[in-house]
Amino acid sequence: MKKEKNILYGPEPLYPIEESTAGKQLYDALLKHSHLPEAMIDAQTKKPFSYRTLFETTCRLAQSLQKCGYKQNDVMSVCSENNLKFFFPVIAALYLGMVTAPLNQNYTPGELHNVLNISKPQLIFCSKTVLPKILELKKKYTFVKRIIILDVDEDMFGCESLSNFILHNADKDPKKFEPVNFNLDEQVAAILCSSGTTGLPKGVMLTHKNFSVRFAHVKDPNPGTETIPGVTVLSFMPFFHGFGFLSNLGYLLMGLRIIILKRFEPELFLKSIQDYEVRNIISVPPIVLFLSKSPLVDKYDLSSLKELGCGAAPLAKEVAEAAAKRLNLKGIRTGYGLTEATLVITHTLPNKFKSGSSGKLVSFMSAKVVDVNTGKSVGPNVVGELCLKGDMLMKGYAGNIKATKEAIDENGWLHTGDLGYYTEEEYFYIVDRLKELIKYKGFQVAPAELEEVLLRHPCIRDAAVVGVSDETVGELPAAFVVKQSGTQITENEVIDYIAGQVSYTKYLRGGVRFIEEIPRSATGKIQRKELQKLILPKQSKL
Ligand SMILES: Nc1ncnc2c1ncn2[C@@H]1O[C@H](COS(=O)(=O)NC(=O)c2csc(-c3nc4ccc(O)cc4s3)n2)[C@@H](O)[C@H]1O
Repeated sequence: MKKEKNILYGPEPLYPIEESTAGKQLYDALLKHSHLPEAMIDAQTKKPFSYRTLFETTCRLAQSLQKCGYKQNDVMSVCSENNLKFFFPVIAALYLGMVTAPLNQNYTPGELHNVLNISKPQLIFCSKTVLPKILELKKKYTFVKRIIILDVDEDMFGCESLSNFILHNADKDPKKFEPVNFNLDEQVAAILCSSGTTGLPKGVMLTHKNFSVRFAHVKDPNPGTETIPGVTVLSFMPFFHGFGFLSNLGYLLMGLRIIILKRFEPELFLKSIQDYEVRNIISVPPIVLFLSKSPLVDKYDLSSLKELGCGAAPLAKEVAEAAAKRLNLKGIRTGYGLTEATLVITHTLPNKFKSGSSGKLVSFMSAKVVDVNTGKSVGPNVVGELCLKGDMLMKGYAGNIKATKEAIDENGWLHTGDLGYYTEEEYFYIVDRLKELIKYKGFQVAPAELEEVLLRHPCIRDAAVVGVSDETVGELPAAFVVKQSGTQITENEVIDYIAGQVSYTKYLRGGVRFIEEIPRSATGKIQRKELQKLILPKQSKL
């Protein structure tokens, strides 16, 4: 293939992109793994289910959905906390070419209004916990015709339980079911919420082709994680988000034993690693920070952990190094991903750690960095906007052609809105989100850079930096600081500390505010808009 200047290409793949649907690939994998006794175990209830149960139940659920008239392109939603049954309807839908639009169970009615009007599901699978909220929604959104409850045996409030829906509709023999065939490139598999860090979340349409590329990565130890069936991983990222959604489908494809947590609970997290001898975890920066600093870690034997991945937000290199040292790991496998490009796009290769880097490009993808002013591609070690191209790019934003065209240009390049650079060796470094840069007198100040410096201070447990608008200079960098327990540090000490570490344009002229917790999204992203609401105008400190 002719290689263009300043364009980077992923490595030769170890496995090709399968030309079968994601549903067919999962069907074959679950059948192949059906001898494995444990597919998923709920860490709280200790309840497991086997690959045979998963295979047979998803086939019978697909038969039931067909019997009730559901077909290709019909949209269904799953709204639940992380739940053993979450992926049953997801996999059945993939068999049939139905579209899954997972819903964040914590969304407020206003947030649900936005996402429901994007995907318009006619069927919602929900947990008992969120059933009251979904029943309310059904009254308002008349396109929702049926609710099925995932995790109860008996029907409730006129809604069938999953087990009864299958009992009343499925064929007795699951082996009579065969996944439907359809065009991979065209068929939407899922509509996932974008990061929403700038504006309302949008509905990212990912196709069976996108999933198939990810599945090719999963089989390869370099971009993937574990490839040996039966190996134990821990899964606590939210299943409704691309990160948790696709990571778990990849785990199931490989026949792994998946220990699930409803949410991150420090003691249960650590106890589960110890008791189930977890080998691999993919996490986010707040969890790596916890592992690097919390005294709780010393109470548990975490020696089974051989790999810790981290992504979805910037990870300070000192935090990564401290966590790796404490866990006796050679390094943290950092990755950079975005929902608009299915999952992880650059990834640290096993045992090839580059401090501060998010690793190298995955197969089947191309990347370039463009000058934010001219749009022209730049060479190594020059910061610009990261652009991506290839088979992992979303089909588009559901119902939003304008936003799609703004994101993906006429040459098929996705403009990520992320600032970064790559080295001669093609290692990528993510600087920050373009739209989150603080502009002080026209100088760009990356919040992630100051946050990294703040996290190096022994009295600081967590930190976030935002811009405070100022009519004369544009914006002033301001810090929110969570003190390390049992330590004292004053606002002026923080300001002086930063002033001793960075150039003058990056000084904390917007001041320092001490806070109990940094607000973060489900994937560990700092909710900067929430912090900005807390800022009352202060006199400039310098
Ligand atoms: N490594 C990183 N460093 C700094 N910023 C990072 C980042 N990854 C995502 N981001 C930010 O999140 C934005 C995207 O947000 S998003 O749409 O919610 N999607 C995500 O954040 C997202 C979707 S999948 C995914 C990852 N999957 C992984 C699997 C294994 C592993 O080791 C690492 C990762 S990261 N991240 C990006 O545009 C960028 O701004």
